[in-house]
Amino acid sequence: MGCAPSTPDVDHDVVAVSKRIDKLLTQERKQIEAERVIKLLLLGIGEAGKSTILKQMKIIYGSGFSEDDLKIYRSATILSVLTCFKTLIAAMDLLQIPYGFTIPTPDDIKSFHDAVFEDTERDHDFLLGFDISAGDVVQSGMSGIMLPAEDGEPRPKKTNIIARMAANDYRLKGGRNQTSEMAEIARQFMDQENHDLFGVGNDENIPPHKLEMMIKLWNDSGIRLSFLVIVIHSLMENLERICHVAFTPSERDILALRVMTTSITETKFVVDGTTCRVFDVGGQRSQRKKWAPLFDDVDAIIYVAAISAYDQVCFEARDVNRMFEALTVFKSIVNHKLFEKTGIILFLNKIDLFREKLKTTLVADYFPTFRGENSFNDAIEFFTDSFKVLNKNPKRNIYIHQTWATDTKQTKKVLDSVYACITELSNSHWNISHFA
Ligand SMILES: Nc1nc2c(ncn2[C@@H]2O[C@H](COP(=O)(O)OP(=O)(O)OP(=O)(O)O)[C@@H](O)[C@H]2O)c(=O)[nH]1
Ligand SMILES: [Mg+2]
Repeated sequence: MGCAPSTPDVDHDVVAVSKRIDKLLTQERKQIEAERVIKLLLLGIGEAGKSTILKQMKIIYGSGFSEDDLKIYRSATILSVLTCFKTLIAAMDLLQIPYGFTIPTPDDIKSFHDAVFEDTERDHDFLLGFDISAGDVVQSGMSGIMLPAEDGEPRPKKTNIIARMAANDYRLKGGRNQTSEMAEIARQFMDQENHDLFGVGNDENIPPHKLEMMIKLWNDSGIRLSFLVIVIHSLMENLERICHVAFTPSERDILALRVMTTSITETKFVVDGTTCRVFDVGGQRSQRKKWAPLFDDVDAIIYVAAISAYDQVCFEARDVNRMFEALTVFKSIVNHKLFEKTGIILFLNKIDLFREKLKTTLVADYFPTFRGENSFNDAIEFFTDSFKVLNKNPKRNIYIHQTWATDTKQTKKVLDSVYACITELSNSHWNISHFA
């Protein structure tokens, strides 16, 4: 009798071992899948909307804002309101609007007109009365409100009767040396602000006497007019709510808040079992020097460009058009050798502002090669093509989306499709490298 094992037993063992190996492999594969990490960079020039997109990711895929986040955003919102006031007070002198100035009655306009003007064709719309063209304004870094550039002070247009009346009144009242109660309050406010180095702490409120000054200033008719000329900003309209002791910023407040990014942040989200490491960087020129160390092993880049900025200059370089700067930076990113296999997604952001701006500002005034109608479709096509032609790699597909980053519903739709696209891209890449 031999002692060789019987054939059926051998088969049984082999099958069992094989099953165990299969199970282990499946477990290992699942574990690797669970640990899959996508590295995503948010790039773009200053004020493009990168941090706003990151905030939306926190709202949509994360657990929203922590108690600590809310405290910091609260102080930053209050600081923005204070900056708005400083800007408004400065604008009163730049625009030559005296404190207490109200839109004059038709009779007043007529008598001023008869005394000053010889011809009859005059512009009576106060808001059109200043030479604040988009070319000579910059956006204030802290508050997102419009400030005149140093070399392009807005002056009342000679043809605008109400703006001229304001300037006349301003001079009669003493110009920068006005002595009215409101002018005095404005001076005190500026003095205090200039001496306050540290802003409002996380658990602090604006001192009551300062709040009283701000409310008085905000109720001044002259200040309101200068607000109408320079500012389209919801912060000031919410002044009393924001300065209330119990104020906690809402998601909307936080999305509208402008805080320039000066350090690189990394935030992790798990979307459909895949961990996404999202890096947000500062986009202004001095901040871009910090980008390079992030460039290794990047799965995807979301390049954010504020398409509404076609008539604006860079905050840090007032002789450079923002859109031109966005295109230049995009060109160096899309053709960078480290990003040959990186998925590039382009967000043409601030589409809401773009739509509004097209109603009053001609694209051709800033981009003479634009030959279309000044319509949304023609303009968006022109800028989409302007970005696309910068890509020198014919095999690369650039995924382009029109975005409104302050709107959560719209952004969720876009981000869901972006995540699906990034996962697909990295799947093909990942399958090749891990299971080939
Ligand atoms: N109306 C409107 N405002 C937007 C949109 N996207 C961003 N903003 C506003 O634009 C301002 C600048 O946005 P940020 O997200 O801080 O810009 P950023 O690209 O991070 O800027 P840096 O940190 O300087 O590089 C903020 O006040 C945002 O609320 C948009 O689609 N529409
Ligand atoms: Mg930022």
